[in-house]
Amino acid sequence: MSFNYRRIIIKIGSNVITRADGLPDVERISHLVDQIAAIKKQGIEVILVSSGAVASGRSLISVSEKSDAVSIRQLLASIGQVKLINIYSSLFEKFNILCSQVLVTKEDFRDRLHYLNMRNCLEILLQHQVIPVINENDVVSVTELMFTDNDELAGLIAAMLNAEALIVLSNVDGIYTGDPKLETSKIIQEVNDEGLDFASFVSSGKSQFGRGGMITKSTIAQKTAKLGIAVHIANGTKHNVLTDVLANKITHTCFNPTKKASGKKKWIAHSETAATGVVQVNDGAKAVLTSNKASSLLPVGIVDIISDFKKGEIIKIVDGHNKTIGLGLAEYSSEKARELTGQKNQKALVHYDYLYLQG
Ligand SMILES: Nc1ncnc2c1ncn2[C@@H]1O[C@H](COP(=O)(O)OP(=O)(O)O)[C@@H](O)[C@H]1O
Ligand SMILES: N[C@@H](CCC(=O)OP(=O)(O)O)C(=O)O
Repeated sequence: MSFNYRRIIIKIGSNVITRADGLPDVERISHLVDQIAAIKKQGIEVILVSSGAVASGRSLISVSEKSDAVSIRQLLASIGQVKLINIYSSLFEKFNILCSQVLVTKEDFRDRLHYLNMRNCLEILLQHQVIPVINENDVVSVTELMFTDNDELAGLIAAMLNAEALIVLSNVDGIYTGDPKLETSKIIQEVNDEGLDFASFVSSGKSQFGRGGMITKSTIAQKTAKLGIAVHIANGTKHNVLTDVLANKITHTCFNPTKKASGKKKWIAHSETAATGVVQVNDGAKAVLTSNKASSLLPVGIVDIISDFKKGEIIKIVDGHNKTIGLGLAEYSSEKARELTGQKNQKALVHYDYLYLQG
């Protein structure tokens, strides 16, 4: 049975589109573009998140290793992104398809208004049949402003655009039960909401040009599936991988979507770095919040306001061991929350509709 998606995000890792000698693999990009054009022709909206700027920059200029790593990345990405987008643009042109360049930083997802502006931009591109080609703006995003990698960015975009599926293309067939090079390792074909501990069998190793590795892919995939979006991790170096994933004809890892979340909850889910306040809750509140019942965070379950926040800001909810259990939008300020801490029958600090629970 094939998947009937109407809107998908396709994330292409650096390794998929970079040859072993470091040059962009135009033949492979061309084959992926052919498939995307065919998918689009079926009426499916496609948004591309493509890595490869740094790798493609490396093929154009030799850099002195004396410069610091951040500056080198800025230099390579700045030059390489031009080449990368030109390759996409000329390949899509053959199908009379326009593509556009969208470069973003983590900052762009922090503020709700900014977030909505970006969503609006992507929606208008899609309405005009344009394929957005998104990448991190590596030129200005350094250190804490950086995404873990483009898998994180792709997850954010999938949530932002209410996509039905995210297809992550890497250079392996999916997530294996152990080191992919070992014969004893098998591909995990389906992941449901069973809370697998990926860190216990996925090594932190990355491919030659990759940044995050398979651990980030599995974390992002779990989080994205929890928001109601299917995630497919497949081998981008295989012939017809995209059309085969959609036709369910290729062995790969699929994270099945669980419950659907509202647009606001999806934004909150990805707003941890924007959180200002921290609120600690007791075990009773933790049990209620993490149960299957829809519950709001009430002052009676709060034990401490660890850091301050204003009304409308994102706050982190932590348990007695300071482990984050969720994120939410504060209905009132930390000043008022302190006054109400521990009191019964008071207005919820975070309403269920604006509460995202991890785990
Ligand atoms: N259990 C595992 N299953 C699959 N891949 C794994 C596993 N453990 C480590 N990896 C490594 O993760 C790499 C893919 O991640 P990454 O380098 O970030 O790729 P990309 O550039 O496609 O984003 C694979 O090449 C593989 O070597
Ligand atoms: N933004 C960077 C890619 C960073 C990244 O996440 O790479 P990858 O792990 O290959 O998806 C670039 O275009 O080179």
